Amino acid sequence: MDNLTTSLAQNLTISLSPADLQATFSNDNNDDDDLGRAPPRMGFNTEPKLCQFILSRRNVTASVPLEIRPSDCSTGSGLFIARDEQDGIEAGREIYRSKPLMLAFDGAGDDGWCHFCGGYFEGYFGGEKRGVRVCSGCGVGRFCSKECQKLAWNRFHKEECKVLKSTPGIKPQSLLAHRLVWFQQKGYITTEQGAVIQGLEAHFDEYTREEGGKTTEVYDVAMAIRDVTGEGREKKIDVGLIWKLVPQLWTNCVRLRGSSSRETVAFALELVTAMINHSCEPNAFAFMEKGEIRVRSLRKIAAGEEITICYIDPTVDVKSRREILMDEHFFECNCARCKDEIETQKRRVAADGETSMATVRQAQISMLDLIKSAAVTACKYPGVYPDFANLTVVESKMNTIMKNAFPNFGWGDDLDPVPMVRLCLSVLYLEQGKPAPALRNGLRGYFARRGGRTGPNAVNILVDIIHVLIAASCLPPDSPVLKDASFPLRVDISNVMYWYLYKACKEAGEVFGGDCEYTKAIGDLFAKMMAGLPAGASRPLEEDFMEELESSLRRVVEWAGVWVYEGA
Ligand SMILES: C[S@@+](CC[C@H](N)C(=O)[O-])C[C@H]1O[C@@H](n2cnc3c(N)ncnc32)[C@H](O)[C@@H]1O
Repeated sequence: MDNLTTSLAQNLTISLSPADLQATFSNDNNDDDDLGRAPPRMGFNTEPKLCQFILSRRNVTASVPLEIRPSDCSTGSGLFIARDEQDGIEAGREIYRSKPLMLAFDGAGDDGWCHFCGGYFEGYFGGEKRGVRVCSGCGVGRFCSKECQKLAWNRFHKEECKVLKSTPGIKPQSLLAHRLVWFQQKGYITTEQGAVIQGLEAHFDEYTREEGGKTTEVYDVAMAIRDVTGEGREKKIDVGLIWKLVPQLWTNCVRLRGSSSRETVAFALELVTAMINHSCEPNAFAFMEKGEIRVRSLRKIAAGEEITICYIDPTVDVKSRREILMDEHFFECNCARCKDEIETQKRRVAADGETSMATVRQAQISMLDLIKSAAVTACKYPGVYPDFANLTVVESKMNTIMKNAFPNFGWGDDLDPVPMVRLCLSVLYLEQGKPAPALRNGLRGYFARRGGRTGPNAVNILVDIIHVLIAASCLPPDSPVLKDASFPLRVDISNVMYWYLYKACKEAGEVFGGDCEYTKAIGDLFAKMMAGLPAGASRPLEEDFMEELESSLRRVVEWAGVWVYEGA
């Protein structure tokens, strides 16, 4: 039996404080008999049998042979396209898909997901909503059918329900730690799976370096797991073991987004994805569809090349990304994108003469705070704003911050976090029913993005712009917006809208795959809009349409004050 199984089976009762537990796991402690002492970590690449197990067909459906080898960018192992796979993999292809061992949803985020099967039960674009069954015990568990609710109850929700009731804001990653212990007790974790989990990077020293902060958090979760797991049983579980398990789960859970969302919606423990290292300029991304993790390529990945994904929100500025990675993942990112973005900031600072990197940083933080509070207001009062002038105030405050940071030169829409802030403003303005500022901010943010012109974020942003364009092109003739003589002509807005819808269909197919529900929904929307076109009207890709499109786009982006425009 592997260590995990043995230790869990022992069901020991122990009671230690964070300091005691730290001493238990301290590297200076050479007492081999010490309970649950963390063994030195060996990279998976030194364990061919475990690598074979992780990549076995039972766990993963891969379209190209994969290998686990020493990583090019981190100290441990990484996932690679096999060296002998001549052609590597093309951009926009599925590398693999896999069912996670466990999946927990972020209650604070988008909750349109079934907590058992991981299916999305709200139709895209306001489509049909399937019946939602909310657990009457905890009020948190949500299921798409009676069957899913029953299966979840038997598998984990009976125990989880109590935890959710007693700890309402519990982190999904911590919930997974609870679940892993129940799964182990119920015999759902195989010996091989246990062995892999044992070998995962834990960042144990970093999580438990000193008392307080993260150490206390790990301790509290470990004790809570021990307490509820022991309920009704004679002996409680080895808290020393859980003490190590919690940081392992936190380090190795993959954050999942659905195809249509930019936020993390779920956390999963999945053994193949736990092998993938991070890059701010990744060559792949992971998302969830019908309870499966799908990992797809963002560009061509050559044979023998390491697969990387971005662990965090790639749209935030370079300093924020590096801080988050250090704080949450304990490593310093040194990727080419980070270096390039720091250089761009330095060049602007040098050109301005009066500004410093510290001033830019402070301005970036202020802008992010500003948009965060605007977005929170919007969420708190969906559809009903206490003060409709709020967003105009946000915009003008943002302009002041930008002007103060660079007194001699403009900040430039391309410098982070402006593109992201403008896109966020666009969504908020649209929710307020203000299509003109929504369109202006949306287009300025869309064209200013330096990175992220392909991939999942690009499709989502395009869909946001399409929503704004649809709203603007459907304004009633007596709308005050149309009385403003500078507002673009309806025909120009509609040309741009049809073009972006066409682009969104094409890109969603390439990025998420044709069998993805979101791609199908965008395709349906496009078909519906095309069906509404009068007979004989020109359509995207037809010669007449393409001729008109360039001038329509130019007029629309000029009206929006777009800073960098390089064509459709
Ligand atoms: C999900 S694991 C990835 C697999 C891991 N390298 C291993 O050997 O098990 C995440 C951990 O890998 C390391 N890592 C991932 N990307 C990295 C990078 N770009 N630079 C340095 N370390 C990285 C960090 O220690 C991180 O917490």
